[in-house]
Amino acid sequence: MDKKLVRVSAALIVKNKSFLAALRPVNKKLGGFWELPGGKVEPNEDPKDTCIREIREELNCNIKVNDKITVCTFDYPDFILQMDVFECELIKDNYPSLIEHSALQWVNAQNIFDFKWVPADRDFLPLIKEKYLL
Ligand SMILES: Nc1nc2c([nH]c(=O)n2[C@@H]2O[C@H](COP(=O)(O)OP(=O)(O)OP(=O)(O)O)[C@@H](O)[C@H]2O)c(=O)[nH]1
Repeated sequence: MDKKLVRVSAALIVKNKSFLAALRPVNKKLGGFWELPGGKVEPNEDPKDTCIREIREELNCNIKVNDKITVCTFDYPDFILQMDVFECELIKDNYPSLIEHSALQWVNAQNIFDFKWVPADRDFLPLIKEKYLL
């Protein structure tokens, strides 16, 4: 049987040559791995709106969504991920809160490869480092 295609939108929230990473809780799939905040695109939803909605739900803050950085496709054992990654910025006076994740961390060029990233994200981190952190 064909694997299910799961469409996800992820937010690269950039500030001062760093971006925000979130730690998946241990009780979830890929628990203990770091990811970009975001989540599944709902039927008929614009992927940019998914980012805005998910960041409100997960971090209780408002973002502006800018350009799409990349589309990441990854073959997980139980599904195929297709994830749009958008460059985003925090709207003035918005600060991320820890709601659904176990930790949040600003990532920079020095520490980016110290994190245990979810497998799909490892493919595009060098691009992000080059374009946003240097
Ligand atoms: N948000 C996010 N999800 C990612 C990234 N990389 C990656 O492989 N994923 C995968 O894409 C899916 C995102 O959907 P989700 O955030 O609604 O998933 P979840 O497991 O937290 O929620 P669920 O319990 O409702 O399935 C997860 O399977 C997650 O592992 C990433 O950088 N950000």
